[in-house]
Amino acid sequence: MRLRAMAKINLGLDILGKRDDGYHEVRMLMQTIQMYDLLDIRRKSSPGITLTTNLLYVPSDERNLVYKAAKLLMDEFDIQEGISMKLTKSIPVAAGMAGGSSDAAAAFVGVNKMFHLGLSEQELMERAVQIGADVPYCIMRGTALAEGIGEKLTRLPQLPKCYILVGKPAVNVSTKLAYENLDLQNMGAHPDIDGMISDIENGDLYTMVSRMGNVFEPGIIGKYPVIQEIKDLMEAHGALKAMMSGSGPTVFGIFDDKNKMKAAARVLRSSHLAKTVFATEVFNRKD
Ligand SMILES: C[C@](O)(CO)[C@H](O)COP(=O)(O)OP(=O)(O)OC[C@H]1O[C@@H](n2ccc(N)nc2=O)[C@H](O)[C@@H]1O
Ligand SMILES: Nc1ncnc2c1ncn2[C@@H]1O[C@H](COP(=O)(O)OP(=O)(O)OP(=O)(O)O)[C@@H](O)[C@H]1O
Repeated sequence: MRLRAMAKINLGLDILGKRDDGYHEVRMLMQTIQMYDLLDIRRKSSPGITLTTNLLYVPSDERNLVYKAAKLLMDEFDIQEGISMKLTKSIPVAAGMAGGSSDAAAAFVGVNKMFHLGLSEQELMERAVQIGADVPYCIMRGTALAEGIGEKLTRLPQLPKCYILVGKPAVNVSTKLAYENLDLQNMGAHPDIDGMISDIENGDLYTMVSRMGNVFEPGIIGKYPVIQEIKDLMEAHGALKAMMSGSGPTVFGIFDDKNKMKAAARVLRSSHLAKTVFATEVFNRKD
């Protein structure tokens, strides 16, 4: 069984406050893009879970979110058979694109199917939050509003056709540290999430981009100015808007024209500001 684990970008990211358990209340607009890891799952004769990955620096033991997700379901349903999984990563790691979360989502969907557990998407999403705040959304996919710690999801209409240029500089950001270092009193401008939702409902991409924002940006860009350089390059080369995704450091640019995006991708590649440059488009549930 082969599954695609799709990457996400945050079109808008606002943080409302900190909860007693240390997690933050968020209001985010989530969008899946056509960039994915591949997860192959096979039954094996001996019990237990084995995992291999194509990247040496990604753990392939019980620390991997894929492993954790598969184990959670297999323990709950007391599955005695074993599985072997092969994870082929293309989504940059520790990049703000929910790579690990999406891999875990694929494991939930795959194990549910393989062993005919009969869990609905909603039932999978309820379990998924134990693995990570973004995992329920990665099961849902498409365009959505995420509230709570990211697990309270409301589906939105799909975005008007647009193209997404991804640029990840050669730095990694820990999500945990990004939240810990957030200065809740000095976050900069809050994005107009409600305005963005109306724009999406009206199919108005141009007004939507004018309201975009990510409250993580000032803090993370202060540490890694290369993020601002990538944003500026994308906007100077035709992006309607370029913004950091999640807790960074990946920058994405939104384009209304594929050729303009491709031209910007060429300039970005030759600038050497980004280690990974990927030209793609949004992914909708119907794709
Ligand atoms: C930054 C985003 O990627 C935006 O989509 C997400 O909010 C992060 O979601 P995630 O990586 O699935 O997060 P988790 O793996 O659950 O948590 C990693 C760490 O981030 C912090 N965290 C995460 C989500 C949240 N709403 N508040 C938090 O404070 C917690 O300190 C936690 O220890
Ligand atoms: N399947 C996985 N893929 C990548 N990293 C994983 C995976 N499982 C566990 N990890 C660990 O999690 C860390 C962060 O990985 P990940 O790529 O999911 O971060 P991220 O892009 O910041 O995700 P998010 O946007 O959800 O915050 C890595 O440094 C790695 O050690």
